[in-house]
Amino acid sequence: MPAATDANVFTIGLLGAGNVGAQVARTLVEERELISARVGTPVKLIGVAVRDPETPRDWKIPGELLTTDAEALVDQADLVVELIGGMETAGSLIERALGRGAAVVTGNKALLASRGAELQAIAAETGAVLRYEAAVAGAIPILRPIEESLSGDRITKVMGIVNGTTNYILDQMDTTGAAFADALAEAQKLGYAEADPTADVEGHDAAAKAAILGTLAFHAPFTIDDVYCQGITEVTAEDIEAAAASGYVIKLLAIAEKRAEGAILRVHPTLLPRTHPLASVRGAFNAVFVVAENAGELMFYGQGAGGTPTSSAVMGDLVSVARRLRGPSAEAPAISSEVELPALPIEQAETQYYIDMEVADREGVIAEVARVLADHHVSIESMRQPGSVSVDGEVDTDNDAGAQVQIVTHRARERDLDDTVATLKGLGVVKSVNSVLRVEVEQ
Ligand SMILES: NC(=O)c1ccc[n+]([C@@H]2O[C@H](COP(=O)([O-])OP(=O)(O)OC[C@H]3O[C@@H](n4cnc5c(N)ncnc54)[C@H](O)[C@@H]3O)[C@@H](O)[C@H]2O)c1
Ligand SMILES: N[C@@H](CCO)C(=O)O
Ligand code: NA
Repeated sequence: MPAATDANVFTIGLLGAGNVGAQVARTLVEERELISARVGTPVKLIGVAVRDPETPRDWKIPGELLTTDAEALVDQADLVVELIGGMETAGSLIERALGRGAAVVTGNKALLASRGAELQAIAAETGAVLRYEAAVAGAIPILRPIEESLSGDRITKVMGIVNGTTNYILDQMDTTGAAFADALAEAQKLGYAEADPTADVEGHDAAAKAAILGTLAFHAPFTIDDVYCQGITEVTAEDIEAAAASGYVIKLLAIAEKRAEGAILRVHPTLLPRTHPLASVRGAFNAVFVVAENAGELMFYGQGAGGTPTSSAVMGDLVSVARRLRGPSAEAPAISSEVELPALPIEQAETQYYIDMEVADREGVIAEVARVLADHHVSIESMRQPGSVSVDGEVDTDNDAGAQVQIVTHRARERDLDDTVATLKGLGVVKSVNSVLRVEVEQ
């Protein structure tokens, strides 16, 4: 582990290099310049504490950064990123870091949901900062919106799909009829599951997140012991089938609701109408609904698990904390000029297009239209001919009447599409181009 010498450098010590930790190490090494620019001061990863330096990892960490002495690393870094997980070791290392005033960023919901208030108290005593956006709904920014963006409102309810593993399992069972065990094995392989997946399938992981969400949303400290918890192990293929037959989908929901006399925190499998926005959350994706008195309903959606997505939330906390402690100002610059990036004209946009036109209803017309598109490098994804419609609205097969043609193109350049439409309008067989609309399919 190299020593940090330059006092201007903001130093990071990383504990744990598993699914999430390895991706944080990669970003800190490969994107060091970008991260330093975002903070406004040089940032340096000074060490990665692991149990065994020889273990192969998702990203090969430079050997000189690896150490088995987590405590020494904690004692040296300005900011400690804890991604070991679990209660004992992680808890005492975080305590040690906060105790000496170092900032801590963690994804450890189990720890936060049982000892959150105690750790915050240590931080308050030493003036240290503790952030944990990765702990709830992985990559989705949800804690900061609750704590900051909604701090001028009253939150009344939070309801979410906050466990990727169980959503993946239930979704696979619902859509492919997969067996529980196979779907769980796949979720583990993809890095969604906790080290012990019992925490996922028994609902404990979601319950920890419910406690954290309730605490921040309602400004009152809750722990995992305050959360009613029922997992998905009792959900059968028959339940899923029966729910589907009645227009429902089964989701594991974490719910925190405020009542006049207190708060109810609960995690359980829930039947949701298929029309509900949370019902469309597929695979390992998460989504969190927040209801606030003035804001009304809000929904946050994204990847709730997996090493790379979760590392984004860790890095966001890291940059935000480092900026606060070392940046040129407490806040990010209102308008950043970090990158020179011109605004391009619309002609350079690329998307799919829907074209509705009226053409002469005779042989060869479609081929002629298709040729115009091909000549302009616009390819056709689908074409519909709803039927020839006469002026009185009756379907008319008379060859002299116009025929409606609706085309959806593949991705094309706006410039090529403009030229295509101009040429189509000038074509003898095209009576009119009625609509041109853009289609966004790709993410
Ligand atoms: N994987 C996800 O999708 C995800 C999402 C959100 C939050 N989290 C949280 O992030 C944390 C890490 O999750 P993960 O999926 O990367 O777990 P992981 O099990 O893949 O990684 C943990 C790593 O820490 C190492 N470790 C254990 N004890 C250690 C010690 N004393 N010193 C050094 N290293 C030690 C382990 O060998 C392992 O490599 C957990 O708190 C988890 O709940 C994970
Ligand atoms: N095991 C958790 C990781 C994210 O917290 C999940 O499946 O959602
Ligand atoms: Na998050």
